Formats: sequence, structure tokens, C-alpha cells
Amino acid sequence: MSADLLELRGLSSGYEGSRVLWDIDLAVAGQDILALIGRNGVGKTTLLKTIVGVQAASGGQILLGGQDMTALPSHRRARAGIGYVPQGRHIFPHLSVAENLDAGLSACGTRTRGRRVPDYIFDLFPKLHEVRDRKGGFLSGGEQQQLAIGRALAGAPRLLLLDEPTEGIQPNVVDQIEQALRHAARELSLTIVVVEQYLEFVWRFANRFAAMRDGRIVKEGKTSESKASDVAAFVSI
Ligand SMILES: Nc1ncnc2c1ncn2[C@@H]1O[C@H](COP(=O)(O)OP(=O)(O)OP(=O)(O)O)[C@@H](O)[C@H]1O
Repeated sequence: MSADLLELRGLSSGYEGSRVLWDIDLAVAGQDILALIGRNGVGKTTLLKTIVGVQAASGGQILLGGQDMTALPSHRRARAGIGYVPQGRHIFPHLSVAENLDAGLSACGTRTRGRRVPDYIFDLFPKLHEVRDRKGGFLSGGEQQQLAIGRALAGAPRLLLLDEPTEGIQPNVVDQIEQALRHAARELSLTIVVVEQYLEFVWRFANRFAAMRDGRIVKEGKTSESKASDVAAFVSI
């Protein structure tokens, strides 16, 4: 069993006047794929944003490989190896695919050291190579998702945070994305935390799950030791 890559200790966070996360303790071992599940509004996105530093923690600690990230700004966390694919993808619509990927390198400071977008991004997502000169805004939803993942992987993160990667994507493209992520996880020794409502995908892709309710983690386990139907109550209304 590898040591924990990500550790959250008593993590709290929220927005002006409303606390959303309450004393979250979570340990994610190196190369684990952990799915965060839960109904709309329980705080899954807020948890990812707090880990990545887009949202400030109001208490507790975030450790990556034992190093305290809690007080670091998000660009320093990106340099330390945290990659993030936000919900809704947030690609730059007026920039080309190649420029979007370049932005992923800049975000983690590697562009300044003269690196180019690594070839493995195009090996993982051959479609991105085909459309490398096309503006991001002209891509299909599935292509945009591949681009958002490629952009996050361009900086060779250790930890990849994915927010609902299958949302609004047709099943055959979900399969392609799943295969590419699996391949990337293996080749790049990635640890992944994925927010996902689509339990079939979770049970194929993740080896662990953590279910959230009202800003707290209320159930955790291995996907191999439980059934998707056991946790369906945490995602359906
Ligand atoms: N920018 C914001 N300002 C104020 N409140 C917010 C903000 N973003 C989210 N919230 C609130 O925080 C709570 C948790 O939202 P969050 O998006 O983290 O939930 P979620 O589990 O990811 O839901 P979903 O599955 O719908 O994305 C909700 O009550 C939401 O209304």
C-alpha cells in the first residue's frame, strides 16, 4: 500500500456567511482513484476548489505528499503537482487547442523553463492533435472535456482533481475519456479524486469512494467491497 499522497485534516470551508464543509478528514493513497459522490449541493465542488486553492479553507489542513498546502495560493499548489479539471471545463474559447494546452503548462510554471506540451497528451487524446489549430469554442462537449483534461495533464501533476467529467457527454466519448484517464493514471502514476454522479462510471473507474452529505463525509469504502446500489441513496433524491 502506498503512502497517502493527499491528506485532509479537519478541513472546513465555505462562502461569505455560510459554512459548507465541516471538519473533513480524508486520506488518499498514492495512485488511488477516489470518487466523491453525493447529491447536488452537498459540497463536492467546494471540496475540490478548497484543495486546489480557488476557495480558501476556514480551518484544518491540506497536505500533499506531507507538504502543507493550506496557505499556498493556487498557482503554487499547481506547481506542487495539483491538476484541476473544473466542472463545465472552463477552456478558453478564443484560444486554439494548442494554445489552451500551452496555458496548462504556464499555469504550473513549466512554460517559463522552455518546455513544450508533452507528446503524451496527443497520444492520450489523438483527437486533440487533429483539431490542434481549432478554437476551443468550436469543439464539441466531448472534445472540450478531453482538452480540459489534456490541459491539466500538460503540467504532469501528481494529483488530478476532476469535477464531473462525464456530465453532458455521450456514452461513446465517456468510454474514450475513461480509457485515456486510466492510461494516464498508469503511465503518469497519477492519484485521482473525481466528483461523479454517474455510479456505473465510478464503479468501473475508481477503487475507492467517499460519500458526502451536508458538507461531511458520511461513508467511505472500496468499490470492490460494495455495490453501487449500496450508495445510490447518497446520490439520488
Ligand atoms: N460561489 C458561491 N457562493 C456562495 N455559495 C455557494 C457558492 N458556490 C456554491 N455555493 C453553495 O455551497 C453549497 C455547496 O455547493 P457545491 O457546488 O460545493 O455542491 P456540489 O455537491 O458540488 O453540488 P453539484 O453536484 O450541484 O455541483 C451549496 O449550498 C451552494 O449553493
